[in-house]
Amino acid sequence: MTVDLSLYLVTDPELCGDRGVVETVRQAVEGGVRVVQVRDKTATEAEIVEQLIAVSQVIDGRALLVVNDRLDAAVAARERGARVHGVHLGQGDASVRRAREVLGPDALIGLTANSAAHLEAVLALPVGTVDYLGVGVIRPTATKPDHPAPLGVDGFRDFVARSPLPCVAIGGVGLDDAEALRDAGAAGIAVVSALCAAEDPAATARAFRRRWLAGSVPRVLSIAGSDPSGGAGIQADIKSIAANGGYGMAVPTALTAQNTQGVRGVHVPPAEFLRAQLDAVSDDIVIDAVKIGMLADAEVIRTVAAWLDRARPPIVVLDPVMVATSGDRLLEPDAERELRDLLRRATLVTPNLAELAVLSGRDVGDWSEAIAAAEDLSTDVGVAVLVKGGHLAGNDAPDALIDARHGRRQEYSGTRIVTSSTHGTGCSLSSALATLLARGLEPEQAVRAARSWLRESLRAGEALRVGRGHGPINHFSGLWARADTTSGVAASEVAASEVAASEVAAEWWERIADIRAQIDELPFIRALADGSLEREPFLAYLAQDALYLREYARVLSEAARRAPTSAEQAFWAHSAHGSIVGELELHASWLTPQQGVSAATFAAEPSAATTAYLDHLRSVAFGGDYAEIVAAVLPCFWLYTDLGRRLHAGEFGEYARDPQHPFASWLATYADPAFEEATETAILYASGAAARADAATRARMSRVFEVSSAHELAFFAAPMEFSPAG
Ligand SMILES: Nc1ncnc2c1ncn2[C@@H]1O[C@H](COP(=O)(O)OP(=O)(O)O)[C@@H](O)[C@H]1O
Ligand SMILES: Cc1ncc(COP(=O)(O)O)c(N)n1
Ligand SMILES: [Mg+2]
Repeated sequence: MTVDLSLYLVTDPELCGDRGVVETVRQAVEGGVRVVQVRDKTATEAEIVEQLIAVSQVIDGRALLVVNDRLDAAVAARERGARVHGVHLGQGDASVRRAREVLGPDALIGLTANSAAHLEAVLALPVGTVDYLGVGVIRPTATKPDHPAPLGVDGFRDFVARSPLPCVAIGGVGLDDAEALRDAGAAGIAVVSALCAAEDPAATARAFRRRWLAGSVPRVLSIAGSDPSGGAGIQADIKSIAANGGYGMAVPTALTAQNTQGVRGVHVPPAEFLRAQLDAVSDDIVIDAVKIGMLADAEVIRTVAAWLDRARPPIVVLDPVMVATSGDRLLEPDAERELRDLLRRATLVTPNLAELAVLSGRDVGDWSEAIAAAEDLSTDVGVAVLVKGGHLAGNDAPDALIDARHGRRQEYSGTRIVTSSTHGTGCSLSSALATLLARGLEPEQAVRAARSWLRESLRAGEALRVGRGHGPINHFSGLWARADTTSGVAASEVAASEVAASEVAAEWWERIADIRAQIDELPFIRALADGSLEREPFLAYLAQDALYLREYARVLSEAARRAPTSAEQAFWAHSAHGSIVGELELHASWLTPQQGVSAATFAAEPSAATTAYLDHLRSVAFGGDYAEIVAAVLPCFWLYTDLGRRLHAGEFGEYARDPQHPFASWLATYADPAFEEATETAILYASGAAARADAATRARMSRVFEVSSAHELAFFAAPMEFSPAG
């Protein structure tokens, strides 16, 4: 088995504080730590043994466990059933030869080394005695008071170049060192204080993984059925993984004879051969994430479960496929119980409504019942659940991410896309998620990014003209559209782009999390929602909005003028038109004497906030390129849609959705599906431009996006800070 040393946690009881070592390990492993070293220089042997047993339980096979120094404790803990994989020894500690003898050939044995003399000693050992070297310290650190002179990244690189064994960088390693150390040849980074003292070790571990993987391609394995028509199963998975920036691999569990109209037959190869395929991959390749789809029968499930326990992939997205879109069964009914047992080995489970009903044993008639059933399932099994609303009746296709362990629930709303090309949507979504999670995205971000990509692919499915039934989605529509015609951007250039558009969008949205939170708290928004907003500040706000929209339209026209493709040109020109219509609409229905608009409001000059915002947009339009302009205009789309949707969903109180609300008709415009659609397209074009851009342009885009968002905040804040005499 190849050992994944990429992210290595060394525990420190003091730094873990009240949370304790065991809980810290649990969270860090959830975030993607691959090796845990229990290190406690002062505990007694009996205490260490107890700690190893407890830590082994929370790791539950998802990471490797080694102990610092205490070979005897490792042996004693093993005797009591703990899964202790090995030891990490210092130069002065008990001999590594003895450790190998005692723990056996499969144990993981590490040795601290940082000098030429240490390297000599390693070279003198029989091959197979030591598996890796812990090399450091990299920077001065307080967690090892007697540490040698720091190597720095350069010293580390020199050491790696001469080392016959994989080297894990240790000692004072922070988030900002991850990429440099990887480039210097590290097999992994060992982290002590940055994880032990972290407020949220899972999120911090994901951040480390994100940095570690930056610029590299995650290796993602699909274990699923084959669909020869290419729309579902492993074929869809490989395309989805590639479209989302991963290297795809596939082990088929079953062959189906299927097309867009239905499944004609299923052939399940011997389980023994399934095992051989799985082992062939994991014996050679470090796997960053696994997606599991069709499992056919109970024996397949048992074989995959046993392999998961051996290979311990850090991320497992399980799509509990039972019935195809066409209605054909893809799992023997008697295997449903076994499938339920497999769930607890997953990071994320993605049932559709019917599958959720079977797995939770509850009726799932409508969306609220689906959410309740998903809460149940997540509590029961202890994993995150993404419940998918693709099969709901009506105009919406929502999904919800529920993690009962953390009390998290995130709903994603979206209008249903009218298309018959829905074959393989579930397969595609789950493998996109596995890939994005492997890139280190937070689960909420990964779902947002995967959905945005899926919706784009759904829209473009029918144009592929594949089959006469439920056709496939177009996994690469975004990529191909951006490689399009007049832009002169070659497809190969696009393919070489280091970031996925969906990831850029998720990152930008995260970047302004603070601004969004502040907007939500503004007295203006609160008063608008609960109906207590006075007419005068509201109308003063609309007067500013009208002034803004007129100029905003000009900036959108500039985006249209510079657009690289005709589709983009048409979109921005259409948006400019929409902006002018919006302005005229405000004058026709709100900014009228009948509405009680005062002379002062009517004749309003741009306020300081409006002027500042417009100056910013105009300066980007004047001096920036297409990419920057579209990043600058985006917050106005995105923040309004988001706010409108949440107001409409009752997140700010029920009154905001009441038709009796004094500003109901105005509130309705922002929850308008057409506006939501436009926002999705704007996000797509802006993030697409970012994905094609070089790193410097991308950084400028991200900056102007943030600045525009800050201006949005000031624009919303202005009416309550300064109400003009009326
Ligand atoms: N017509 C549609 N428009 C928009 N999103 C859809 C549509 N159909 C399915 N989806 C989305 O596709 C994903 C797969 O959902 P679903 O169809 O419920 O699962 P499955 O394919 O496993 O049966 C979900 O994110 C769902 O919201
Ligand atoms: C081999 C195979 N696996 C899975 C599905 C489910 O497809 P969907 O993603 O539409 O639920 C399928 N039709 N065929
Ligand atoms: Mg499905």
